Amino acid sequence: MKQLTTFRNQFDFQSIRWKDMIRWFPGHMHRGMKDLEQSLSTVDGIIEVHDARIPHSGRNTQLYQRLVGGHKPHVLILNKSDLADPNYLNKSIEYIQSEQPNTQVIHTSLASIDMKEMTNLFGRLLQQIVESPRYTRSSTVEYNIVVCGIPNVGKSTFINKLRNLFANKASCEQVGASPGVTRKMSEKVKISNRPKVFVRDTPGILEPRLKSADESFRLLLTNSIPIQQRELSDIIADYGLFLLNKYDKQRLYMKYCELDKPSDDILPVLLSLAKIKHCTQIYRDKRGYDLTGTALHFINEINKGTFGQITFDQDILDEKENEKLNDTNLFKTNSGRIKRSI
Ligand SMILES: Nc1nc2c(ncn2[C@@H]2O[C@H](COP(=O)(O)OP(=O)(O)OP(=O)(O)O)[C@@H](O)[C@H]2O)c(=O)[nH]1
Repeated sequence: MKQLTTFRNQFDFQSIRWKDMIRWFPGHMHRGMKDLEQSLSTVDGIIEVHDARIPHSGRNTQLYQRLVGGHKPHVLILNKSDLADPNYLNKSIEYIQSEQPNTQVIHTSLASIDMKEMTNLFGRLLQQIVESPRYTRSSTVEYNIVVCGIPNVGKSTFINKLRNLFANKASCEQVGASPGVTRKMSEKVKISNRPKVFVRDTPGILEPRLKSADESFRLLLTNSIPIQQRELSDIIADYGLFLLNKYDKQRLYMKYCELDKPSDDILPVLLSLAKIKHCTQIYRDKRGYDLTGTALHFINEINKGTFGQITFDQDILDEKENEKLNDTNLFKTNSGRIKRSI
């Protein structure tokens, strides 16, 4: 008889004290937020970069409320679209614009963007900023843009692409696979002459308090919060497996980990992977499999897209879409015509 595999509907956060485990709001973030606020009077536009796989999780609402406040032109780049589910890219834009109607949202993959696409992208961003009223800064002829967002979403990559494109300069912002590479607000960098446009990079800033366990784990999984305690890595890998089973119907991880059936338990997955990768360590004079290292490897592969393009916030986007459908309160009459209920 064919064995059925049942999958978890919910991840069990109860057995882990995730709030104690994940506290990450280093001093440079607090300082970064202050610097940003202080520079606001000279800023003409805010470009926020976020990870397209988590259009809801980790969006720093303080950034929006305290910086944009409905007055400054605000463009949101949903980056790393190469890793997100293509079916959810437009849904993500709709979701964000329903919450922040004045924000222009664009999705892209800055890692693989070509010169032409980058020129188009920058043209669209600039148009939004140039066409907006400048109030106190109407007399100046230069435009100052700040690039902000949470850690590891591609802010420095964006600025480097701009510099390469317009100023013909080599990359200057440090890009890194781990979060928190940029520690302070950069000096302004001229990227275009006509009109004169300057950009400034900022450190990744998270909200001081994370809203839920799911949100925190999605930030850990996408590398926006560093995994400071290695012991946490198998739980995060397990959370990744939970999402892969939920959202990747092809179960691509099975092939990579050489499993003959999907698993809802991370242990057999890690054991198989450790064997394939010869990931071992010596513990109390005995050599055994290094499951912590293997868990980090598994998380890394998720972030390389090895297990497919996955949007981790699908549940939130679907819920919002259902709410919208219910709100319209439509029903069909016998004749098949749609009427609005009273
Ligand atoms: N797959 C993929 N990776 C990307 C993309 N854009 C940037 N990255 C990678 O994401 C990582 C973080 O990029 P950064 O530009 O350093 O991100 P940041 O937001 O400046 O990071 P902080 O300095 O931590 O705030 C790097 O490893 C980049 O190569 C993308 O479109 N797709």
